[in-house]
Amino acid sequence: MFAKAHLQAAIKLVTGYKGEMPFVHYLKQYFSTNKKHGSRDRKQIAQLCYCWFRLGHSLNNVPGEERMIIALFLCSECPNPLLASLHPEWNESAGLPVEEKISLLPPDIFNFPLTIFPWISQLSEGIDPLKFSFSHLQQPDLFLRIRPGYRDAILRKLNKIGQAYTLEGDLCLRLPNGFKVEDQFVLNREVVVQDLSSQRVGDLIDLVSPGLRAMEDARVWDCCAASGGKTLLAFDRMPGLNFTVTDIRNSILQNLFQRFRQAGIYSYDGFVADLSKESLSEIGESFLNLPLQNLIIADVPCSGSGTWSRTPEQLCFFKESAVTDYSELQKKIISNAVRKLAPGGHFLYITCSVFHAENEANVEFLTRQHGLKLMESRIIKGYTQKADTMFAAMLHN
Ligand SMILES: C[S@@+](CC[C@H](N)C(=O)[O-])C[C@H]1O[C@@H](n2cnc3c(N)ncnc32)[C@H](O)[C@@H]1O
Repeated sequence: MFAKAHLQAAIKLVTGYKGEMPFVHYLKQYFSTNKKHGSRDRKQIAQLCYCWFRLGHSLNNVPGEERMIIALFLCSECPNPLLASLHPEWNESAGLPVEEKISLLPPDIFNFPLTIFPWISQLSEGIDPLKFSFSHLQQPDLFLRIRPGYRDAILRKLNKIGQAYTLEGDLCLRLPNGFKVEDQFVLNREVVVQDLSSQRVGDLIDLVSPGLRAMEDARVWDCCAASGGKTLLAFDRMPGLNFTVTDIRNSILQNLFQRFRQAGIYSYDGFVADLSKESLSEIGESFLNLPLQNLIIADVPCSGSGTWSRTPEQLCFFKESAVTDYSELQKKIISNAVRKLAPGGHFLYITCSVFHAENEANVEFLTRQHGLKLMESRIIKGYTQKADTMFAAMLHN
């Protein structure tokens, strides 16, 4: 009874949503003007909506309610009351692997998985299209990176409160999504919220960190720093180096500076720099005065297509033409950034995209156009790990 009403509310929401804002905000607005839904209702309605988006471009011609129940079935990891109410015959099979669940669907629903993510032909090398498509059916886990010196205390705390966790390597914690980080830990000082794949970018930093640490006065510039996830990662591996952070807007940098204070980092430079500008003088005086750098981290703005299991509405609303726009913007940014690379310096190119045009094509651009040499590049396959998928390449000149 309730389930049916939730189904109808969810259908109304997903059909009314046109991709104008992140769906999480759209939902918030809806619930704040529709107070009749209690917290359990809200959860179930949200769950149904997200399942709907997780099917991406599949089954678009299946009637709404049927499509949403199929989506709920395929996205459910175990039996649950919502599915029990909406389609009891499927509920006991909810925990089966997705391939087996598909075989239980009506026979006319065939070959849909490849259209969850319809841009298969544009994927970076080495990404398994089917596994990648299926990965969108589930929300990735929450990951924390334990900061140096806090490992024992953090694990003691988790054990004390009886919180289940998995350690991925030495310092990466996998936790369930509902875990309230700030209730347990001092955020940014003891732990940072950082996806597993983002943490694995650290493996590429490790290729060059011994050389940088051995150098007198080594300089590191994070040229698209955002909230500083990669800078903090690099800082924790190489404290004591000269760090510079830049981004396109002052408000972004102010948040970053606050995060650095929380992390106990006070010694660094930071300024606004729009690296898409045609002429160097337009980027600004601070950029012109920036000394040559031994490591440049370019975690460029991108389609974010490796993170869409967290924001599955993007599967439905992403415009293919944006891939070319991002690729062009990325070329401008890296072309300007590379001018500040010291002789023998290293350039770390990162995206959370799965598109060849944003990944390998831009590495090729850096080698062909700017004469850099590729040390190593990799797709960090979060899609097999309930994590984001990323691309990272270390180059040098
Ligand atoms: C993928 S995010 C960086 C994430 C960050 N490195 C981290 O680990 O948290 C890309 C950043 O590039 C910035 N950006 C976008 N356009 C830019 C431009 N023209 N010049 C410099 N930065 C830009 C965005 O504001 C955004 O903060």
